[in-house]
Amino acid sequence: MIMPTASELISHHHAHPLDFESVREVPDSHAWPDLHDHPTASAQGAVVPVIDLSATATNVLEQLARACESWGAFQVTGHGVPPGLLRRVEVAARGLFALPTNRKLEAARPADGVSGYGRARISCFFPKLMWSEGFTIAGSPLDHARTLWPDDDPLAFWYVYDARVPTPHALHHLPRPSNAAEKPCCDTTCSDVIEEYKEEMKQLARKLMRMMLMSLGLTEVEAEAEAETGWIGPRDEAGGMSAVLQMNSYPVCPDPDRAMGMAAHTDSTLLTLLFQSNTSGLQVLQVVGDNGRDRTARWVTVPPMPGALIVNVGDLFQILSNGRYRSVVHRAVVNRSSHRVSVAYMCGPPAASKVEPIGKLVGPGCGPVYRPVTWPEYLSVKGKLFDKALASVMRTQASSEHT
Ligand SMILES: O=C(O)CCC(=O)C(=O)O
Ligand SMILES: [Fe+2]
Repeated sequence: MIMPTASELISHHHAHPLDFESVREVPDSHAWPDLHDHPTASAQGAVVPVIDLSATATNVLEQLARACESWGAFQVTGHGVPPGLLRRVEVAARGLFALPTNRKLEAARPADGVSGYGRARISCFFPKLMWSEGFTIAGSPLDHARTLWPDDDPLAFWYVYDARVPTPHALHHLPRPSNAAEKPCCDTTCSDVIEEYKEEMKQLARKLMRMMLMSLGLTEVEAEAEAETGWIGPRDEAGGMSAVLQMNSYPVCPDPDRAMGMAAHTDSTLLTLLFQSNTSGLQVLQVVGDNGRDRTARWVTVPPMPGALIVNVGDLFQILSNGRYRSVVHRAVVNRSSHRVSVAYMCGPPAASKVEPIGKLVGPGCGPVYRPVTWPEYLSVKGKLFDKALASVMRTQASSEHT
């Protein structure tokens, strides 16, 4: 069989924008003219709230309400996710991105697919390319590896990215499992780490969803009922919340003032749990004054905090909260000296669940602002309208008066 060359794969999939390692200058295709659309706040300025979730913390619901209303984002500590797992997931992500380009391109995300390797999915909305690459993993990482590399022994691929053996070269030196169904000999595989990480994130996302609903004024029982009828589904049913793991890589950049790691967007999720390791890059847009047409905003850097995770309110939570909590506009900038990776757990309801404003938050003077949508419906709208998607699922005044 004749294998396609890297450049054939690149032109076929349009997946890999650039061989970042080898370029000495930011090419025109990646040079953004408007990185300074809003000023960037100084480090001494406003700080995205940090909320301690541990049992001893007080006023957590009030803190959550304030953070979600004024920022749409916050960092959490005391969340219970072991720091060792965060380190291992970072090593796993770095191992994947260290694969040779050819190997990554074999896993290129198909034009109509969710999973795989490639540019940020929002790339199609911007005239310039971003200084990043990503792996998107929906479902089980092992099934994912099997689909992406069907001719390979997927276990061999995944277990190479053991925390102790992070380089792709190790592939050829490690003993392969004799039977693909057998567990590899190493005690932790990349696939295991991702599976374990997703499980931890799922528990934390559920806890945060409940707390955020309670911070909106729902009782514990009401928050639980919401969970069962809406975003988790009945307790005894398989499935529950769905999630996608998005691993992002931002290589070092020779001219960070002209390149964009990930352009401004909101997440199309209920909420996103983001691990940004120890390299700064995430910025959230803080709206400072919003009186009519006089709307000023600034970019605020979210500083890395050891062991902390960032929570972004997503578009679907904005719908659920009837607009009280706003999804946060955010972006990632790049730098000259450290290769940054981030891992986003993008969490939404089961595919068949309709997300709509919670009954208790809708009243006589305040009808439902949004119409019900499923996650797949919303993603399809977002894929066409991008930053106009939320506005397009708003009810007209006439329709909200009749419901
Ligand atoms: O890398 C980051 O800090 C942001 C990533 C992000 O916004 C995303 O994956 O949606
Ligand atoms: Fe995002």
